[in-house]
Amino acid sequence: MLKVTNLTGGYLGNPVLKEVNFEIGDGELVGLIGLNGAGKSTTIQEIIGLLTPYSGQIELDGLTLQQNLEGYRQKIGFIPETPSLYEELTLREHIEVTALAYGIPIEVAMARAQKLLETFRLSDKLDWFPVNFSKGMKQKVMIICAFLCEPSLYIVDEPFMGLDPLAIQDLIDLMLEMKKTGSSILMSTHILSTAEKFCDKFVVLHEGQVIATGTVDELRAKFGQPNASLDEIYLSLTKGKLPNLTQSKEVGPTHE
Ligand SMILES: Nc1ncnc2c1ncn2[C@@H]1O[C@H](COP(=O)(O)OP(=O)(O)OP(=O)(O)O)[C@@H](O)[C@H]1O
Repeated sequence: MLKVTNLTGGYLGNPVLKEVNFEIGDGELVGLIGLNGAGKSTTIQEIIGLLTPYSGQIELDGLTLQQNLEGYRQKIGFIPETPSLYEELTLREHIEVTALAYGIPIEVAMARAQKLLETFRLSDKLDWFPVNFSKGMKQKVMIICAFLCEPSLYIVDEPFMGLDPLAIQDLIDLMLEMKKTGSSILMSTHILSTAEKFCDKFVVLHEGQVIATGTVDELRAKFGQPNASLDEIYLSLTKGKLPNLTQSKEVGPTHE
């Protein structure tokens, strides 16, 4: 379980996030949504430890990064929006390096990777270097490396941007499979029509604050739009039509 408590944080001299609170239970898939600049990437960077909170706490399965840096990091599989691979390493070597970093025996990692390589149609490209991969293929390598670690928490930043429709469906299926094994998933996305179909709940960020959390039904109730799609609720948000946006420190109905 991921527990973010009173997180204030961001960049030097720019505390973007203000008193952010939310939780992701075991087996829960949560969509992190908000306008450009709302603070989604900043939140992710705080959780993965690239930024240090000004104040507040981030706890994963009872561990904090300060208490146990390696243990905490090994619990997270991060798939960034922009794939970043080692230019001098082949796909096979990426799998091996990931296994080393996560303390997984190489043969176990290769066995787990087989199914993922088939799913993402990269089985015959184990000896390829990143320079030969398309952007989507690079993203698939990041996905394979994250999933073969079977972490406690998956963080997926804008997963649908560079992937073809087949790969999007494969990624969704994988996330749903991992959910069943008790993993938590935090997914940042603007593709709400897709997210609405399979996220258990949403955390809505606005100007660095959580203005609501809950299921789509709970968001509809909070924003007084009983028949709206998530897209429509979000559009109202962009046009400033929703009530008490900036004053609201209250976190909406949660779904524990
Ligand atoms: N490296 C940085 N240094 C200082 N401020 C930054 C930095 N990166 C982002 N910001 C600021 O932090 C705020 C939140 O940005 P963030 O990237 O977290 O938003 P986001 O919700 O991920 O947006 P998007 O949907 O556009 O990706 C913005 O005001 C942005 O200008």
